Amino acid sequence: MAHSQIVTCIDELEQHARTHLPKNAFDYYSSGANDQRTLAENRAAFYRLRFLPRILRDVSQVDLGVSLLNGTQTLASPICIAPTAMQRMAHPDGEIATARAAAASESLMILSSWSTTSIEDVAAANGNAGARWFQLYVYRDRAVTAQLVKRAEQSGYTALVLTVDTPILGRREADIRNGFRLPPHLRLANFSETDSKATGVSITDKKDSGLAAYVAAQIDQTLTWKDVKWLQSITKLPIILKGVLSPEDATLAVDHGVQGILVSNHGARQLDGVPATIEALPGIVAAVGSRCDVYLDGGVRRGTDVLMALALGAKAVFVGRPVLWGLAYKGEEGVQIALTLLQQELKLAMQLAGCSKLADLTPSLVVSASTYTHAKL
Ligand SMILES: Cc1cc2nc3c(=O)[nH]c(=O)nc-3n(C[C@H](O)[C@H](O)[C@H](O)COP(=O)(O)O)c2cc1C
Ligand SMILES: O=C(O)C(=O)c1ccccc1
Repeated sequence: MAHSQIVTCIDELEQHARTHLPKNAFDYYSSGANDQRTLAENRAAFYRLRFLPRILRDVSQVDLGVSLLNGTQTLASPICIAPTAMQRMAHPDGEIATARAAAASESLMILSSWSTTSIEDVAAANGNAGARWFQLYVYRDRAVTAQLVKRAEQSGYTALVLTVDTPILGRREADIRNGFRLPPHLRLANFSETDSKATGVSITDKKDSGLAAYVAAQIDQTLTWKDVKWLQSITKLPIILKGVLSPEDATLAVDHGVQGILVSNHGARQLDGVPATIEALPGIVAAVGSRCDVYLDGGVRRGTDVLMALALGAKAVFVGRPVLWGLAYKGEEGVQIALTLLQQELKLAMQLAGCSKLADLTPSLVVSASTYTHAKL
C-alpha cells in the first residue's frame, strides 16, 4: 500500500506493518501463544455470528456516544485503545502519537505499564480533554507498584486497569526464535535503571525471549484476590480487572468491588486454547448483570465486530494491534485512521442493522450461525 492510497480497512494497515516493520518487532506485536489457536479463534468466532437486522426504523441520526463507570467517563464512541507495551518500536513517536490520536478522536487510551514513554509525558500529550486509564501489573516490589499508582493519579489517569492474566508471559515462539528484546535505543520509561537491575535480568539480555525472562523476574506470581483489596486500599481510582474469562471469576470480581471487567485473553498471547473473547462475553455479562461495566478486547478489526460485542452486552470494546498497525503506518495520523475507520464502520453497521443509538443494541440482534441454520432446517 503506497502512502498516497486511501486506507480502507484495518487489515490493510496490518499488511503495511508486515512489510515495513523490522521482523522482530512485527513478530512480537502480531504473535499469539503456542499454536496460535486462540489467536485464530478471536477472529473466527466473530465469523460464526450473524446479524438479524431490523428494518423501517429511522436511522438518519446515529449517536455513538457512551458513558462508562457510572457516568463518570463519557466518550464519543465505544471504541477504545487497549494497552500495548513498547509502542516506540512501531513508530518513533510511540505512545505520544497514540495519546494525541486518542484525544483527537475523543477516544479513551489505556497506557501500558511497559511503555517506552513515561506516564507523565503521555498524560501531557493526551491533554486536559483526553481520557486515559493506566494499566498496572503488580510487581514483586510493592513500593514500585505503589509509586506507579501515585504517578498515574497525579497525572490525571482516571482508572486503573489491573491485568490479571499475566503472572508470567505466555509462550510466543517467534519471540524465542528471534531472541526478542527491546532495541537498545529504547527503554521502559516508567522504571528506573535500578528497578530493573535489582532483578539481575535486563530486558535487553541476549537470550531466548529477553522479554519473557524480564517479565518473570518482575511480576509477582503470588497475586491473589487479597492483592485486589490491597490495591483498593492505596487508591481511590476505580479498578477494572483485565483478563477475565470465567463467569465465576467475574462474580468474584464484583464481590470484591471492582468497577469494571475487561473480558480479554490478552490478544491470545497467554494461555492458548482459551475461548475467543466474543464467546466468553455472554456468560460473563449474565453473571455480572448491571453490577459493573463489562468490556471486551481481542480480534476486533471491523465495526461489525464492535456491533456484535455491544449487542452481546459489552459497554465498550478495546483494540490492541490495530493501533500498533496505525502507528507503524503513519504515527499519530495512522492511529487516527484506525480509530476513524472503526467508528465509521460501526456507524454504518448500526444504520444497516436498524439502530440509531447504543441503547438499541440487544442480544436479539445477533444469532449464532449454527443455531440459526439448524432452526431453519
Ligand atoms: C504487542 C502487544 C503488547 C501488549 N502489551 C500489553 C500490556 O503491556 N499490558 C496488558 O495488559 N496487555 C497487553 N497486551 C494485550 C492487549 O491489551 C489486548 O488485550 C489485546 O491486544 C487485544 O487484542 P487485539 O490485539 O486482537 O485487539 C498486549 C498485546 C499486544 C498485541
Ligand atoms: O507482550 C505482552 O503481551 C505483554 O503484555 C507484556 C507484558 C509484560 C511486559 C511487556 C509486555
